[in-house]
Amino acid sequence: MSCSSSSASEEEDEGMESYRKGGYHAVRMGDSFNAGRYIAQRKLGWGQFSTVWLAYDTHSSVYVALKIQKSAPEFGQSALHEIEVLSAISDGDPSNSKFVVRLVDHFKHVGPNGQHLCMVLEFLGDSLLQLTKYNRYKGLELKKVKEICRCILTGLDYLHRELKLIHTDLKPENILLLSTINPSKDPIKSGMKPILERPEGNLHGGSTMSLIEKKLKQRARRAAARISGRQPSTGGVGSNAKPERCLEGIDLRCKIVDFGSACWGDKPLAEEIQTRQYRAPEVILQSRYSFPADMWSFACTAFELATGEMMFTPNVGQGFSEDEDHLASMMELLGKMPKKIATGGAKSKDYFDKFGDLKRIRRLKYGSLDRLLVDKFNFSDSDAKEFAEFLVPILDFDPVTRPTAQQCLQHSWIDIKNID
Ligand SMILES: Nc1ncnc2c1ncn2[C@@H]1O[C@H](COP(=O)(O)OP(=O)(O)OP(=O)(O)O)[C@@H](O)[C@H]1O
Repeated sequence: MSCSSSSASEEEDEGMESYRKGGYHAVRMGDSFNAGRYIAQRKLGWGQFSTVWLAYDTHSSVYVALKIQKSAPEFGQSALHEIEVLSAISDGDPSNSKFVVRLVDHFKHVGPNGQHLCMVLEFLGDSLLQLTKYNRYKGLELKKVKEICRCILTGLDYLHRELKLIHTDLKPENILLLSTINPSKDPIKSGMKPILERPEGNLHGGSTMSLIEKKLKQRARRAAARISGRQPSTGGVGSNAKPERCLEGIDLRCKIVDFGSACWGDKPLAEEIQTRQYRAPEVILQSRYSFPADMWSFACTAFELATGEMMFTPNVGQGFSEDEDHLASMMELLGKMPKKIATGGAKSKDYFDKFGDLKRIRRLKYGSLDRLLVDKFNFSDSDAKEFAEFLVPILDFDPVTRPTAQQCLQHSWIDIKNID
């Protein structure tokens, strides 16, 4: 929901200090939930609100993702909202064909830290952020980007047009592949036998590594990585010397996840939405936002998939804020913001003068998206032109004229007929 969820394969962990009353529920491999129906297998990831576990559903004999929310009332409230949204999503898509995660079940679990709302979701694979890392931040082939974009747009079209739902936090981390990149991480492909009861032995022994032990091990690994001068499992832009990785054979179908901050189109939940780098101009300026805000985040995500780098990475500078740097970068790439838009938000006066010029960043270096793709990312002229023709309209400063997901799906760049 926020900008800080993580998969279990990444280095940081969720922190011991949140395993307390009102916080996370401590889970051990083999623990059972919902009257014995679900058996925890291993941790998949965590966020500010929850930990997520691979679990075996003994009723249907399939693996599922079990999301266990922290127990304090505010987290309970937020889980209830997420369950309401996820139920609407599943009810409206009986054939499970809309590229949005599916809620299988939900229930309450009482543990030493309180009562936790739990969501059972279909088990999905790695996120698009992990895919980009796996590809060493090189940017995916455009054919693959198109395939992924079609899934995301189908999901967004369903959410926006049929359910009237705004996701509000679309980004590569919140889009999961249907399968894992590494087949040995997939419980079915790897032939993993489900654990049906808690293994013998105490908390600190055997295969059930305690959280403390795990934390110490991770610290040691990180220290060793610092000494050898590189972080494990992150490619980074500076890792170009590494050999290409083959993405052939990886199933690129994906689904939109994390509906903790989603809201109905007519009932915005919060003034400030979206993770910074994917935030739309109308959100920064506090004009009214709606479905087009997700489209902005979609365009930023598509760019990142194709280039391996985020489109906007604003920073605070001398004499200007992160918001102002963000608005300046948008204009340098996309042209001057129309005065009506620049001056039309509740926060416009903080950043723009009455002529629609930024007050504190005066000299902008205008460029264009297709030039950037050619000059910085070595796109061919024709690839850059076609990709920019697809993306630039979605990055319209005016949300009203931004194309919808349905319109994007009809664009020739994404049309399946034009893909070799
Ligand atoms: N259906 C799923 N299948 C597999 N892994 C999942 C699934 N849902 C979530 N995860 C993993 O769990 C992590 C945390 O999930 P999620 O972002 O929904 O939790 P959260 O507590 O709402 O996080 P946030 O801090 O972003 O609000 C994800 O980054 C992902 O790695």
